[in-house]
Amino acid sequence: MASLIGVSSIYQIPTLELYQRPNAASTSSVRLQSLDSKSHFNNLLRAHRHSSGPPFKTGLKPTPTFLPSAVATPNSSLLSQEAFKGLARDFDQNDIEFQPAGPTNTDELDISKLDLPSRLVDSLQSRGITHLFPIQRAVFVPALEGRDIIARAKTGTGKTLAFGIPIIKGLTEDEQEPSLRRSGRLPRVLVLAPTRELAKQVEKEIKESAPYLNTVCVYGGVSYVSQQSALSRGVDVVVGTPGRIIDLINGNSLKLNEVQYLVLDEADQMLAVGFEEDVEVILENLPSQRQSMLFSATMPAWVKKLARKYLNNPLTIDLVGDEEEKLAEGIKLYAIAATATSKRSILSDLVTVYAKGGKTIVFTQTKRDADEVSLALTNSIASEALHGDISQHQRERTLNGFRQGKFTVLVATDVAARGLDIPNVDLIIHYELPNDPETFVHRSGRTGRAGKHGTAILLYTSSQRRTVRSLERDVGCKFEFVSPPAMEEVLESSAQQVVATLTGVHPESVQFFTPTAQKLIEEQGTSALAAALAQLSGFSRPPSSRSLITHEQGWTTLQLIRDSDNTRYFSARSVTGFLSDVFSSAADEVGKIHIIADERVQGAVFDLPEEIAKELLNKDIPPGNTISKITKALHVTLYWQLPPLQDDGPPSDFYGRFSDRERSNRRGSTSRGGFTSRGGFASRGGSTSRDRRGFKTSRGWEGEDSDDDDFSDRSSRRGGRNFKTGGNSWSRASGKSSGDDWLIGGRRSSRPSSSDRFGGACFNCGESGHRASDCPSTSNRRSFF
Ligand SMILES: Nc1ncnc2c1ncn2[C@@H]1O[C@H](COP(=O)(O)OP(=O)(O)OP(=O)(O)O)[C@@H](O)[C@H]1O
Repeated sequence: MASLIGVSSIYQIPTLELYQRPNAASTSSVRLQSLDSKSHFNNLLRAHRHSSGPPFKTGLKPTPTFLPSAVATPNSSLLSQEAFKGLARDFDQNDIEFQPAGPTNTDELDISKLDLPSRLVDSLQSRGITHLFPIQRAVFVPALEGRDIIARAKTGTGKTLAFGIPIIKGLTEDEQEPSLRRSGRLPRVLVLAPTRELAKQVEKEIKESAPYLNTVCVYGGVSYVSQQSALSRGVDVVVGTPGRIIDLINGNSLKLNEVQYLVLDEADQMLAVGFEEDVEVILENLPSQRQSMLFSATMPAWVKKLARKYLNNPLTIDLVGDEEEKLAEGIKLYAIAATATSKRSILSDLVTVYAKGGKTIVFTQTKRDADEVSLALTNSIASEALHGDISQHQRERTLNGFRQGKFTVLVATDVAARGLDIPNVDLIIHYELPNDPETFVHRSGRTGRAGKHGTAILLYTSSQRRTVRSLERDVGCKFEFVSPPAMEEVLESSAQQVVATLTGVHPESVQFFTPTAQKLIEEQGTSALAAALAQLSGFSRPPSSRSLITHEQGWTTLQLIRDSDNTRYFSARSVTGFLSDVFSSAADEVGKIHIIADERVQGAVFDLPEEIAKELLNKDIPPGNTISKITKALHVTLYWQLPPLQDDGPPSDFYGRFSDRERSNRRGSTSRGGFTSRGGFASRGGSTSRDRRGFKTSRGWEGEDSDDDDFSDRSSRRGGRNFKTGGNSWSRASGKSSGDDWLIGGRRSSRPSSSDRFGGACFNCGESGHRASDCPSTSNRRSFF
């Protein structure tokens, strides 16, 4: 009988009291709190074995209610809890729940006390890994017992070593056997990963933990030769993406008949990127005597089917369970309203203020947007794009450069960044809304890894406000809704970052500059140093002002208040009438106008070009009116709240639109030729690898894949295709939206024509309706950052 294990408190699993279920025949308990270290591992094992009849349950919670009480919405991650629960029922599992009991006894998680091979302990310790993380602790004993396992845990919590440590322990002990050290030996471990980056990462983690084992990583997009020769030399662990593994099997370079351990990492992503048939073909051809472990964030029907068909009475370990919050602790979430145009201008400010010089990953929906955002950012912050149209070699260089801090902002599509373990990413920016809650969790999970802190910012347009609320419900998280950083905050953060860089200046260099510095200070005092800091920060000229309504540069937001004894109706026309009377140029140039929501106040906020605003503020105005400049949204006046912003972008919100069924249907149209039946390697023949590539013919701007089978930006392609649809539909809607702006102030000179396909604004010239790559005025390029 299998069991369901849940943990409600990640990073706090230290000392466990394991009780048999209250309804079990025996109520004896095994207390692990004060075990002496030597016998610790054996006791853990014994405790688990003794439980093999009725499973354990901890005693702290009366009865675990594993089913979420909340109602799941389609595509909700809550569905996955149901699925996990359902799966447990399918396997006739009973509940086990681990709860922290009493103070942390870190000894019990100490890897030096777990009877692990000393070589493994040494290499783990040299990497700073001294104690098991909760998922590793939960998987450890059942894995050593040879149980098949289905597991999920939050992002960045150490799932790789959860299967890695027990498998390496098994392999290391077997190593005494001479036949297992011979050259040309066949792999005993197969790890399947959905993307090549994840495969490489898993391989790295295993290699660094057990450098004495031969680990080979195989994935598409690179030559077969080096992978084939590594396999022919003899190998213990093969980590790879399904497509390339099948190709290598077909080419007789990879033989799986001695595989003892199978790991399916991110199984749900196999489905998302279209590998389900390949995975099944591989599983069909593995020896039936093996141990299988499946890690998956969600349990779509296909993963459940896999588990039923290919796993043997698996133990389900769920460290997410009915915990509402699906994100790792330590990730602070902000949501910022922006328009498609203003996103572009606030992006570098967000990086400056929230990453504070650390690493940032910006997520876009399409490859093309990743390129354009990265290009635009590069004017102010070193940045590179990562997506499926970039060659494998360049991707590796990009990732290494990012890891090493050669540049600090990576702009990536979803699949590109899935599962990436880059230490110390400080900030995640969801430049566009994710398509589903899982994507949000995975994107955000690139920060706050291994117990560290991080920040994730979601940019949304006013039409996406409800989606943001749905996201909160689905993920079980809470955003803090904030305004984009005010210019003062940007300057302050820039100054701090510049000050931090000063510590890197070599003392000998400092000596050369000291006499001049002394002279400057004598002549100008601290303003000399301030000038130097401003220059270093890139603010040798004062930053241009920015609208608090649209966040566009070059605009100033003003507030007009009319005395409350004036009984005339106050409207946008009142503002333009007032401006015509005082300063006609202002009336001609006025941008957005919003009436203050508070009925007790007669007034409005509105945008004017910076210079015109300055002039207006110097004019005499009729009595009974007050005009002032607003410098900070929401904090400026007690009664004014920034009204909802009019969206000037495409309704590119595909959140929750794609059920698994839809996903596979969509994929159906581009499914791989020759793979309709599980059947086998033989049916694919030698040319299948070419066939596999053959289906990817389109290289359209929507983000269609190139030869990128394993890395597979298929979801990005999906996003791209729909983005285009969104663009089309927005083109129609935008006539209205832009028309309104145009009517109010005439600021938007170019109303998008009905033939416009792209709804956002160009990164080059700032005009809406075309992309930077289609910009008619590339020679006239201007920087927005
Ligand atoms: N016990 C440990 N102590 C310290 N660091 C650890 C431990 N286990 C894993 N790590 C480190 O934590 C980081 C995250 O681990 P890993 O990539 O396996 O997480 P994950 O759960 O697979 O994440 P994701 O779901 O995002 O793929 C890695 O850098 C890994 O080396």
